[in-house]
Amino acid sequence: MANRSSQKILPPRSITPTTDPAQPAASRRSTPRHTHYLPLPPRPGLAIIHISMAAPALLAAAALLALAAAWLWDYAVARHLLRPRAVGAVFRAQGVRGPPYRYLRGSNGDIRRMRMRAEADAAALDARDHDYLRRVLPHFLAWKDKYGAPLLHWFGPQPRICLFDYESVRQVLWNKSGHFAKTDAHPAILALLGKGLVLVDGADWVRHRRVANPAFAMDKLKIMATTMVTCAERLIRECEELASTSKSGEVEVEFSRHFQELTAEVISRTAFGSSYKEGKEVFHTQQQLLALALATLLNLQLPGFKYLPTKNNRLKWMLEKKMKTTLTAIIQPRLASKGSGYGDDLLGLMLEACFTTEQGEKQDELALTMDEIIDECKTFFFAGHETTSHLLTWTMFLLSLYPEWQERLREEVLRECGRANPTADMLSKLKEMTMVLLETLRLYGPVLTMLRKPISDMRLGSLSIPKGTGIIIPIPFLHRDKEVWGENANEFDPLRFENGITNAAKTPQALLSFSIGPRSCIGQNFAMLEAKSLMAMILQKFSFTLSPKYVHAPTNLITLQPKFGLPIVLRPLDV
Ligand code: HEM
Repeated sequence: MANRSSQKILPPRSITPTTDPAQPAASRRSTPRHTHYLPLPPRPGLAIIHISMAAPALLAAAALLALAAAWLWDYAVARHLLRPRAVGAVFRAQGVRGPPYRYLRGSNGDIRRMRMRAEADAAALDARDHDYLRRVLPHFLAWKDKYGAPLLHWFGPQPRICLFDYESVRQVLWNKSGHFAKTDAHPAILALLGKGLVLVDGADWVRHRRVANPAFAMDKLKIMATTMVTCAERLIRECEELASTSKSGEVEVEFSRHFQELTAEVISRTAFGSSYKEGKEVFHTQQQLLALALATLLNLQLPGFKYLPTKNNRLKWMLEKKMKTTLTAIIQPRLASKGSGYGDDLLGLMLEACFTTEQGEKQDELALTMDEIIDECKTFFFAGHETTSHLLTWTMFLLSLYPEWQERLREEVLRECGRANPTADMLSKLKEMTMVLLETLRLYGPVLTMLRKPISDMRLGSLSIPKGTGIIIPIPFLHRDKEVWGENANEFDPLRFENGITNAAKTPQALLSFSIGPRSCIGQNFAMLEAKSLMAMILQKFSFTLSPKYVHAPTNLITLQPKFGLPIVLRPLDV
């Protein structure tokens, strides 16, 4: 270092003598001139000038080097090596085991491989086989068999403990102190949902939930039921027109795509009222973001990577920007129309709760920023249509498979609603329909897992969980627990809900499809109302069976979906 700095501050040749008196004259002539500089001390005055010019650069370089070393230590050694080892030891000491930690990737590579193999091996199940865990969550199934429960695995360097017992799950979901927070969302999920109600925590969550709650009150939902019925009418009409072109009167329709479009239409209209066309643009953008999330979710997450202009990142930024522009264009005119009210759709009701009290005053403590309102719209939009469309798809699948239940529901619908379009009051009387929907949610609930992380070291029963460990709740496993649901846990039996949700299993609140506790789904009544109105209208008009083309391959695409869609053969009832 000293040598290098003295080289740098050497004076220019014209100033410094170029001869070494110790060398013979002959060699002095042939020696390149620069070799003579080294032994000569610089002139003191000049050295001071050069040192003062070079020192900041040197210091900055040294600081950068130190920073890089510290980062490397923290990232490559502490975070990815020492901490996983230490946390692994804490769990091992408590008898909790799991797959080995793999440097940088954790268990992600194993999960990806096992899921790909499962998809390939078990291309299709028998349609009456509702035990699809080996296809959908094969890693948990294999590891639970091998290592027992609870189970430790790794999402990159983050330890994740998978809970399979209701007692622990209830403690996590019912915790009101906020000690079990949402995990930091993957950038792709954040782009999709925004930092809305699903992902916020603490005081922010309280504020967001207070603003959103009034929009989901039953009296408001009843008004929205009319919109749901109007959207459903369009689908029914399309099916009737198709059937009228067929000689036999039968027609095959791929329902999962139709339900996706229908639920997008319903949420566009119920959330954004007259701006529903722009709302549907949000749907298309979210579909692209969803595809991106699926492709990147298990990839290695290098720090800072999300800021690099890679192909995927640029696409993500472009889609995010597009969604923001669309939503801003919907929200801003509403804010401007304050004098005439914000409107009675989800957005209007949210803005109302956000900005005015019953006395019409502005309430600052509840106000959301423009970005927060945008994120809340993204959340409602995605959470509101993606899940409900799969609930409809799986209900249609199960009713096709169990014609006795299809007939029972049809009788109930005709009894309570006749042939007229159903109203919210009529729908609330459909008890057997509710039982079928709940059983569908138990066996084919669209949400497969929930995630939390303790914000400090916590105890769950006898298990001590270090701060920051991810806690994963694999819903379909719990819904197939024979000790809780009985020996027929893998079978379709809506009668288990005959005496309500609470009495459906040995453990109260065993149905986790909408979650339980303070963070349970705000849109569950909305989803049930939508599902009931559409199923009632289909049952009024058609009988239906599974098409021979149907392949039973439930798959995990963030939500549970039929991999090859749901082709259904429809027969108009009055043919
Ligand atoms: C069948 C349909 C639906 C299912 C199965 C479902 C499921 C769930 C589940 C399991 C959660 C808890 C997630 C967690 O804690 O990690 C949740 C939360 C949520 N859902 Fe739903 N949902 C459905 C429909 C809807 C609808 C229609 C909306 C809105 C229009 C909606 C909006 C939300 C929101 C905002 C949250 C976050 C609530 C909070 O944390 O306070 N969901 N949903």
